[in-house]
Amino acid sequence: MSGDTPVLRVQGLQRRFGGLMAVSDVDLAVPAGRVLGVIGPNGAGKSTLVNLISGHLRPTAGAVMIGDADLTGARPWRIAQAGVARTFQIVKPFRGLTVADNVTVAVMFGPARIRSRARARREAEEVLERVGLGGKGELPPAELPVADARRLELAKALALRPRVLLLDEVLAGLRPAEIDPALRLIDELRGEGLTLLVIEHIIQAIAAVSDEVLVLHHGAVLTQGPPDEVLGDERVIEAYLGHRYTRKSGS
Ligand SMILES: Nc1ncnc2c1ncn2[C@@H]1O[C@H](COP(=O)(O)OP(=O)(O)OP(=O)(O)O)[C@@H](O)[C@H]1O
Repeated sequence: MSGDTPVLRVQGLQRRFGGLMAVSDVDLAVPAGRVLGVIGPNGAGKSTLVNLISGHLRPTAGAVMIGDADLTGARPWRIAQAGVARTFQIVKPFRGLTVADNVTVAVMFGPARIRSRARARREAEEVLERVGLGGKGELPPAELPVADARRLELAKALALRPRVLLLDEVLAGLRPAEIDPALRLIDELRGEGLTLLVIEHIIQAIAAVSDEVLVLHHGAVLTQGPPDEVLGDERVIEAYLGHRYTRKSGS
């Protein structure tokens, strides 16, 4: 991905939990309108990496840059103000609000600061339609099945009108037929110039949407490069895939 100025840049990023190095000396750079897929076995440090970028965890060492701004160790709201939005693996809607109100609040109090409730509501409805939750705005989030709860997470993140979007397993729980529209949406967002970091266990999905794939293993970068190259790498197969990945067989 070299050649373009990165919108998201991480240098020497490290996070220790007691004696455990959860993220160790990670470097990455994602230019505008590109998708970096992040894969790795359970416990490899993927969510910790996202938490460090979004400010939900402070790094032990290293730097997080958004454009020209050094946001290392900044609070989550400041990082959101800089245009970074994220989803959480464990969904966190406001339980007392409807689905549409959850997204409206994000529009009104996010960096866009749209103060007109009516306008914010319209924008929320557009976002809900976009993620496949059209017509479900009046439901309480607790009534949503898992896949829809993840769509709501994505809607709340998009409502912040981010320039960097961090997706932590948004495809988990989707049925096979629901995965393609979700991938198309990621591709659309990419086409609109959004910079994305996508954590995903579904290898076909990662291969389909990513410009580059980064493999984390025991907190460190095992390898990084174009999807076909990375997914065919013997070390990745051994550490993570357990078998040879081929697009054709979909294995
Ligand atoms: N707050 C914490 N305190 C202590 N250890 C933690 C904390 N958060 C994560 N860890 C540990 O750090 C390591 C990396 O965890 P992380 O959740 O980032 O992995 P992951 O790659 O996202 O895994 P998964 O695919 O299962 O979500 C794990 O060993 C985990 O137990």
